[in-house]
Amino acid sequence: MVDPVTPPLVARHLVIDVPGRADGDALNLEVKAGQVWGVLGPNGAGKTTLLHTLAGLRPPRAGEVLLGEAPLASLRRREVARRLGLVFQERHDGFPSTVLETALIGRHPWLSPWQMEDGEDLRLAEAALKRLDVAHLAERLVSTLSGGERQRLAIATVLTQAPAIWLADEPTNHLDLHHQTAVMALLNELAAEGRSVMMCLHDLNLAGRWCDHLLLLYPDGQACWGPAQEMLVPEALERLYGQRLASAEIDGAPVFVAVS
Ligand SMILES: Nc1ncnc2c1ncn2[C@@H]1O[C@H](COP(=O)(O)OP(=O)(O)OP(=O)(O)O)[C@@H](O)[C@H]1O
Repeated sequence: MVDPVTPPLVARHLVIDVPGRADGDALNLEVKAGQVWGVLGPNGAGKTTLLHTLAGLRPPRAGEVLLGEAPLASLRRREVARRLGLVFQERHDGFPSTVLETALIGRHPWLSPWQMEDGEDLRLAEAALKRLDVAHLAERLVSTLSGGERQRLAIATVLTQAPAIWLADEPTNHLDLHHQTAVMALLNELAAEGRSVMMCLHDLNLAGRWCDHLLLLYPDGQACWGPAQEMLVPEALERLYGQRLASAEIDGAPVFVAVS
């Protein structure tokens, strides 16, 4: 069921600030409840910069980001964190902490400054760890996890945060095929429940199978966006990546293979 009260994430005349690059096309789009957006583009095109700008972590060069009618810049950080979650591409260990303690950080936007997590917070964190198949690692130090286990913990932490809007920077990084599929299924399920998702992807085949909208970011700042089936045009993708592609349809979804 799509929850009609989840406000859209709106980019209005938005120009992201990629150092040394001309402005390119301003983005005018809405990521609505129930939608799953993929952001595609070659290395350095600005995908991470876009996600960080949409999350309010870096200012745009021009234009604005809104949550529904409210400019992101007018909202308090805690309010933003209750409504919007970001799965980062890069993670650095701070204090030594366990997997469960890390997942519980997702509850912080919901607690007052000196309030401790309670049983409900713990229940949410444990359910998220279980959903991401890392519950058996709950007492392990994060520093001992494999790359894929860390990635699943990062997603479990945002699941514990329970935002209506998910921004995910290459959420399938480090994941084996089974866990890639499980994570994409989870993000689709969250959208079907009324949340919205935007994720950066390098895998065209995941984009073709799991995203209903796509944003193509070109290295010169040009951009186009729309329903996935309109964006997954081989010629446009070949221009995007500077790479020849062969394509086919398998199991009802488009599949692309790079060819020399
Ligand atoms: N602080 C900075 N100073 C200078 N250049 C920067 C800075 N931050 C980002 N850039 C540059 O901005 C461009 C866009 O970076 P961004 O990380 O958004 O790209 P991306 O599309 O996510 O790339 P990738 O696919 O490699 O993850 C890159 O060329 C990057 O080197």
